[in-house]
Amino acid sequence: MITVSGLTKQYGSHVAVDDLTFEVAASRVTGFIGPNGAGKSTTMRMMVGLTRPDRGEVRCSGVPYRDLKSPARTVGSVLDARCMHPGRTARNHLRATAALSRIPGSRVEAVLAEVGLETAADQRAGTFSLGMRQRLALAGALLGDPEILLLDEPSNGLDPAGIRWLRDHHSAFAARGGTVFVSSHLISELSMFAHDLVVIGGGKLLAAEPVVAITARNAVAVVIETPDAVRLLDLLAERGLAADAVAGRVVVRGTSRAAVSQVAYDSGIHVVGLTETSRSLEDSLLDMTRSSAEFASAPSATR
Ligand SMILES: Nc1ncnc2c1ncn2[C@@H]1O[C@H](COP(=O)(O)OP(=O)(O)OP(=O)(O)O)[C@@H](O)[C@H]1O
Repeated sequence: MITVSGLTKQYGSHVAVDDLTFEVAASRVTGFIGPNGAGKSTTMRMMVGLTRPDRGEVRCSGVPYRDLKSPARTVGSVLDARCMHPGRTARNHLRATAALSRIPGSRVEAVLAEVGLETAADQRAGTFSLGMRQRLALAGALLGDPEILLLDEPSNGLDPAGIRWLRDHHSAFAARGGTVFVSSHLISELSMFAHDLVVIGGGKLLAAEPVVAITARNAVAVVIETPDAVRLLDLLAERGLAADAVAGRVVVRGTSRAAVSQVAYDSGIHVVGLTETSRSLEDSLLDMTRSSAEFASAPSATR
């Protein structure tokens, strides 16, 4: 589990991370979403002690990162998959990383197998594709058999098969009791396997909740245009259907188009239009982040 409390980081007058408080639960995959410049990388760097917060703190399994006795055994992180010596083979890169954290060399072969790099183990990292470097970086994070995995854009550079493999890996890691905190721009991709989402924009927390809670709020709605809206609202309420009048239309959730149409027909209500809408998770999250200062594309320069 990761606990983030009041985390704040300012660069000059710019507040990059603004009083973030949230929890990342064990046995679940948590997606970390936000537009460019939202503060994701800064937050993740503060989680592993690479950037010092101005205020607030992060606890990993109850302990501040700097106080962990053997950090690599608690938190495995990949914040930049390019961070490896191009002249070293994958196996030697992992051996050196293991030695630095006093992890037995026997783990090297185990993690090479876990990420599917056994056959490329003696190739130099400099010859690797971005996808292979991502796998090697993940192998490095797994060396200490950590409780927590912290990954910044890990699917970057992976092909569709690689992305699926990564998704399955994260899910299996969480199913074994691990905590997975993974940032991504790919909302639809994350929503396929994340249990929870932490959404930030302009450094501020916008949401921290299960994916199902966000999708339920945006469930299918039936929209009816009718001159008899007040009577239709009463009839729907009598049948226990939650309905609202929005911009001169009646909006009903948790039912089907056919059911609403039947209610109107049975009561002789004149229906001018009847549509069914559903918003994707992506739509809802984009709406959430749109108002955050840094999300909107920069306005064109004024001359
Ligand atoms: N070392 C630094 N010095 C000055 N400003 C910084 C520094 N690191 C980050 N920032 C600024 O802090 C804000 C948050 O950046 P950060 O990289 O954390 O965002 P992000 O959500 O990871 O973005 P992206 O998705 O584009 O990687 C940005 O405005 C960025 O320019």
